[in-house]
Amino acid sequence: MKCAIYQMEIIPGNPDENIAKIRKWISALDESIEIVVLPEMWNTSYVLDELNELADEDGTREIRVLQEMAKVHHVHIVGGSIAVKSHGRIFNRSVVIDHDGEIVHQYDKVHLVPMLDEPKYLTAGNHIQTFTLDEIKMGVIICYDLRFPEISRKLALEGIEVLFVVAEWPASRIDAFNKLLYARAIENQVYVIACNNVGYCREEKFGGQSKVINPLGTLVETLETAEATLKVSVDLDYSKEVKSSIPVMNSRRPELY
Ligand SMILES: NC(=O)CCC(=O)C(=O)O
Repeated sequence: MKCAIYQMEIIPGNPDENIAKIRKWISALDESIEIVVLPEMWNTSYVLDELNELADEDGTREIRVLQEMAKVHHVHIVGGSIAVKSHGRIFNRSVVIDHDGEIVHQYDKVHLVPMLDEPKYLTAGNHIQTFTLDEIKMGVIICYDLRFPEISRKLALEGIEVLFVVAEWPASRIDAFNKLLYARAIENQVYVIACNNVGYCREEKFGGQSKVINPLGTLVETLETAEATLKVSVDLDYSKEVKSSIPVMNSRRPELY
Protein backbone atom coordinates (compact mmCIF):
# COMPACT_ATOMS: atom_id res chain seq x y z
CA MET A 1 0.00 0.00 0.00
CA LYS A 2 1.57 3.26 -1.11
CA CYS A 3 0.66 6.00 1.27
CA ALA A 4 1.13 9.80 1.37
CA ILE A 5 0.74 11.73 4.61
CA TYR A 6 0.17 15.48 4.56
CA GLN A 7 1.89 17.17 7.51
CA MET A 8 0.00 20.33 6.79
CA GLU A 9 0.33 23.87 8.07
CA ILE A 10 -3.36 24.57 8.59
CA ILE A 11 -4.52 28.16 8.19
CA PRO A 12 -6.60 28.86 11.31
CA GLY A 13 -10.21 29.83 10.68
CA ASN A 14 -10.01 29.68 6.88
CA PRO A 15 -11.79 26.62 5.39
CA ASP A 16 -11.62 27.97 1.83
CA GLU A 17 -7.84 28.38 1.86
CA ASN A 18 -7.38 25.01 3.57
CA ILE A 19 -9.58 23.33 0.95
CA ALA A 20 -7.46 24.98 -1.76
CA LYS A 21 -4.29 23.66 -0.08
CA ILE A 22 -5.69 20.11 0.07
CA ARG A 23 -6.72 20.26 -3.61
CA LYS A 24 -3.28 21.44 -4.66
CA TRP A 25 -1.49 18.85 -2.51
CA ILE A 26 -3.51 15.85 -3.73
CA SER A 27 -3.27 17.01 -7.35
CA ALA A 28 0.53 17.16 -7.13
CA LEU A 29 0.95 13.56 -5.88
CA ASP A 30 2.23 10.94 -8.27
CA GLU A 31 -0.17 8.36 -9.60
CA SER A 32 1.32 5.45 -7.69
CA ILE A 33 -0.09 6.73 -4.36
CA GLU A 34 -3.03 4.59 -3.25
CA ILE A 35 -4.05 6.24 0.01
CA VAL A 36 -3.64 9.75 1.40
CA VAL A 37 -3.88 10.86 5.02
CA LEU A 38 -4.76 14.33 6.31
CA PRO A 39 -4.46 15.82 9.84
CA GLU A 40 -7.12 16.59 12.44
CA MET A 41 -9.45 19.60 11.95
CA TRP A 42 -7.68 20.56 8.75
CA ASN A 43 -10.53 22.84 7.67
CA THR A 44 -10.37 25.28 10.59
CA SER A 45 -7.76 24.28 13.21
CA TYR A 46 -8.56 25.17 16.83
CA VAL A 47 -10.61 28.34 16.49
CA LEU A 48 -13.35 26.60 18.47
CA ASP A 49 -15.21 29.80 19.37
CA GLU A 50 -15.66 30.54 15.62
CA LEU A 51 -16.89 27.11 14.57
CA ASN A 52 -20.57 28.03 14.74
CA GLU A 53 -19.97 30.35 11.79
CA LEU A 54 -17.21 28.36 10.06
CA ALA A 55 -18.35 24.75 10.22
CA ASP A 56 -20.47 23.51 7.33
CA GLU A 57 -23.65 21.46 7.89
CA ASP A 58 -22.49 17.81 8.06
CA GLY A 59 -19.18 18.92 6.51
CA THR A 60 -20.80 18.79 3.07
CA ARG A 61 -18.49 21.47 1.61
CA GLU A 62 -15.30 19.58 2.57
CA ILE A 63 -16.65 16.07 1.92
CA ARG A 64 -17.71 16.96 -1.64
CA VAL A 65 -14.18 18.17 -2.39
CA LEU A 66 -12.65 15.00 -0.94
CA GLN A 67 -15.05 12.83 -2.95
CA GLU A 68 -14.16 14.67 -6.14
CA MET A 69 -10.41 14.41 -5.44
CA ALA A 70 -10.69 10.70 -4.58
CA LYS A 71 -12.45 9.94 -7.87
CA VAL A 72 -10.33 12.15 -10.11
CA HIS A 73 -7.01 10.93 -8.66
CA HIS A 74 -8.19 7.39 -7.88
CA VAL A 75 -6.95 7.49 -4.25
CA HIS A 76 -8.47 6.44 -0.97
CA ILE A 77 -8.63 9.39 1.42
CA VAL A 78 -8.36 9.10 5.19
CA GLY A 79 -9.64 12.62 5.49
CA GLY A 80 -8.10 13.53 8.86
CA SER A 81 -10.95 15.21 10.61
CA ILE A 82 -13.05 18.28 9.99
CA ALA A 83 -15.17 20.49 12.22
CA VAL A 84 -18.78 19.87 11.17
CA LYS A 85 -22.14 21.18 12.29
CA SER A 86 -24.94 18.71 12.76
CA HIS A 87 -28.35 19.48 14.29
CA GLY A 88 -26.95 22.62 15.91
CA ARG A 89 -24.00 20.84 17.51
CA ILE A 90 -20.33 20.79 16.47
CA PHE A 91 -18.41 17.54 16.03
CA ASN A 92 -14.76 16.75 15.31
CA ARG A 93 -15.45 14.21 12.55
CA SER A 94 -13.18 11.91 10.60
CA VAL A 95 -14.35 10.89 7.13
CA VAL A 96 -12.87 8.11 5.00
CA ILE A 97 -13.58 8.07 1.28
CA ASP A 98 -12.63 5.29 -1.12
CA HIS A 99 -11.10 5.78 -4.57
CA ASP A 100 -14.57 5.67 -6.16
CA GLY A 101 -15.62 8.68 -4.10
CA GLU A 102 -17.84 6.70 -1.71
CA ILE A 103 -17.89 7.51 2.00
CA VAL A 104 -16.85 4.30 3.76
CA HIS A 105 -16.52 5.56 7.32
CA GLN A 106 -17.38 8.46 9.59
CA TYR A 107 -16.19 8.77 13.15
CA ASP A 108 -16.84 11.53 15.69
CA LYS A 109 -13.99 11.99 18.20
CA VAL A 110 -15.10 10.32 21.42
CA HIS A 111 -12.49 11.74 23.83
CA LEU A 112 -12.66 15.53 23.91
CA VAL A 113 -9.55 17.40 25.03
CA PRO A 114 -9.94 19.52 28.18
CA MET A 115 -6.55 21.22 27.59
CA LEU A 116 -7.83 22.63 24.27
CA ASP A 117 -11.34 23.45 25.56
CA GLU A 118 -13.01 20.90 23.29
CA PRO A 119 -15.65 19.87 25.88
CA LYS A 120 -16.86 23.50 25.99
CA TYR A 121 -17.49 23.76 22.24
CA LEU A 122 -17.78 20.25 20.80
CA THR A 123 -20.05 17.25 21.23
CA ALA A 124 -18.40 13.85 21.67
CA GLY A 125 -19.18 10.86 19.47
CA ASN A 126 -20.44 7.56 20.82
CA HIS A 127 -19.43 4.98 18.24
CA ILE A 128 -16.16 3.19 17.49
CA GLN A 129 -15.99 1.04 14.37
CA THR A 130 -13.57 -0.38 11.84
CA PHE A 131 -13.69 0.16 8.08
CA THR A 132 -12.35 -1.76 5.10
CA LEU A 133 -10.34 -0.55 2.11
CA ASP A 134 -9.04 -3.00 -0.50
CA GLU A 135 -10.20 -5.87 1.75
CA ILE A 136 -8.00 -4.67 4.62
CA LYS A 137 -9.55 -3.80 7.95
CA MET A 138 -8.45 -0.46 9.34
CA GLY A 139 -9.30 1.97 12.11
CA VAL A 140 -8.94 5.69 12.68
CA ILE A 141 -8.65 7.55 15.96
CA ILE A 142 -8.33 11.28 16.54
CA CYS A 143 -5.40 12.75 18.49
CA TYR A 144 -6.32 12.72 22.24
CA ASP A 145 -7.91 9.26 21.62
CA LEU A 146 -4.31 8.02 21.47
CA ARG A 147 -4.03 8.39 25.25
CA PHE A 148 -6.79 5.81 25.76
CA PRO A 149 -5.46 2.32 24.92
CA GLU A 150 -8.95 0.84 25.11
CA ILE A 151 -10.12 2.41 21.85
CA SER A 152 -7.19 1.06 19.81
CA ARG A 153 -7.47 -2.33 21.51
CA LYS A 154 -11.18 -2.50 20.63
CA LEU A 155 -10.31 -1.85 16.98
CA ALA A 156 -7.46 -4.38 17.14
CA LEU A 157 -9.72 -7.06 18.58
CA GLU A 158 -12.01 -6.46 15.61
CA GLY A 159 -9.08 -7.32 13.33
CA ILE A 160 -7.54 -4.10 12.03
CA GLU A 161 -4.11 -4.24 10.33
CA VAL A 162 -3.64 -0.47 10.20
CA LEU A 163 -4.41 2.24 12.76
CA PHE A 164 -4.53 5.81 11.47
CA VAL A 165 -3.94 8.53 14.05
CA VAL A 166 -4.98 11.93 12.77
CA ALA A 167 -3.80 14.72 15.01
CA GLU A 168 -3.24 18.34 15.94
CA TRP A 169 -0.84 17.53 18.73
CA PRO A 170 0.93 20.46 20.41
CA ALA A 171 4.72 20.72 20.21
CA SER A 172 4.92 21.09 23.99
CA ARG A 173 3.74 17.47 24.46
CA ILE A 174 5.23 15.87 21.36
CA ASP A 175 7.33 13.34 23.31
CA ALA A 176 4.12 11.79 24.65
CA PHE A 177 2.68 11.68 21.11
CA ASN A 178 5.70 9.78 19.83
CA LYS A 179 5.83 7.31 22.72
CA LEU A 180 2.11 6.58 22.59
CA LEU A 181 2.29 5.90 18.84
CA TYR A 182 4.96 3.25 19.43
CA ALA A 183 2.96 1.73 22.29
CA ARG A 184 -0.23 1.43 20.22
CA ALA A 185 1.71 -0.21 17.35
CA ILE A 186 3.51 -2.72 19.57
CA GLU A 187 0.64 -3.73 21.85
CA ASN A 188 -1.82 -4.14 18.97
CA GLN A 189 0.63 -5.43 16.33
CA VAL A 190 -0.62 -3.06 13.69
CA TYR A 191 0.88 -0.42 11.45
CA VAL A 192 0.42 3.01 12.99
CA ILE A 193 0.16 5.76 10.41
CA ALA A 194 0.15 9.12 12.16
CA CYS A 195 -0.52 12.49 10.56
CA ASN A 196 0.07 15.59 12.69
CA ASN A 197 0.02 19.24 11.66
CA VAL A 198 2.60 22.02 12.03
CA GLY A 199 2.49 25.77 12.54
CA TYR A 200 0.41 27.78 14.98
CA CYS A 201 -3.19 28.33 15.94
CA ARG A 202 -3.29 31.49 18.06
CA GLU A 203 -0.69 30.78 20.82
CA GLU A 204 -0.54 27.02 20.33
CA LYS A 205 2.35 25.57 18.34
CA PHE A 206 1.84 22.14 16.79
CA GLY A 207 4.58 19.55 16.71
CA GLY A 208 4.55 17.64 13.39
CA GLN A 209 6.69 14.47 13.52
CA SER A 210 4.14 12.52 11.50
CA LYS A 211 5.34 8.99 11.14
CA VAL A 212 4.76 5.37 10.25
CA ILE A 213 5.59 2.61 12.75
CA ASN A 214 5.46 -1.07 11.86
CA PRO A 215 3.62 -3.81 13.85
CA LEU A 216 6.84 -4.75 15.63
CA GLY A 217 7.32 -1.18 16.83
CA THR A 218 10.06 -0.19 14.40
CA LEU A 219 10.04 3.22 12.81
CA VAL A 220 9.44 3.06 9.06
CA GLU A 221 9.84 6.79 8.46
CA THR A 222 9.21 10.10 10.17
CA LEU A 223 8.96 13.78 9.33
CA GLU A 224 10.39 16.62 11.39
CA THR A 225 8.60 19.87 12.21
CA ALA A 226 8.06 21.62 8.86
CA GLU A 227 5.16 21.33 6.42
CA ALA A 228 6.00 18.26 4.32
CA THR A 229 4.76 15.07 2.69
CA LEU A 230 5.72 11.63 3.93
CA LYS A 231 5.49 8.91 1.31
CA VAL A 232 5.85 5.30 2.42
CA SER A 233 5.11 1.82 1.15
CA VAL A 234 3.55 -0.41 3.74
CA ASP A 235 3.71 -4.22 3.51
CA LEU A 236 0.40 -5.23 5.04
CA ASP A 237 1.27 -8.92 5.25
CA TYR A 238 3.82 -8.00 7.90
CA SER A 239 1.07 -7.41 10.47
CA LYS A 240 -0.17 -11.00 9.99
CA GLU A 241 3.41 -12.29 10.26
CA VAL A 242 4.03 -10.45 13.55
CA LYS A 243 0.66 -11.60 14.93
CA SER A 244 1.49 -15.23 14.27
CA SER A 245 5.07 -15.11 15.58
CA ILE A 246 4.15 -13.23 18.80
CA PRO A 247 0.55 -14.31 19.53
CA VAL A 248 -0.28 -11.49 21.95
CA MET A 249 -4.00 -11.52 21.25
CA ASN A 250 -4.23 -15.24 22.05
CA SER A 251 -2.23 -14.80 25.26
CA ARG A 252 -4.66 -12.25 26.67
CA ARG A 253 -6.47 -13.08 29.96
CA PRO A 254 -9.58 -10.91 29.62
CA GLU A 255 -11.26 -12.77 32.48
CA LEU A 256 -8.67 -11.17 34.81
CA TYR A 257 -8.92 -7.61 33.58
N1 LIG B 1 -6.01 17.70 19.37
C1 LIG B 1 -5.82 16.90 20.40
O1 LIG B 1 -6.59 15.98 20.63
C2 LIG B 1 -4.62 17.20 21.23
C3 LIG B 1 -4.36 16.19 22.32
C4 LIG B 1 -3.34 16.68 23.28
O2 LIG B 1 -2.93 17.83 23.26
C5 LIG B 1 -2.79 15.75 24.28
O3 LIG B 1 -3.31 14.64 24.41
O4 LIG B 1 -1.83 16.14 24.97
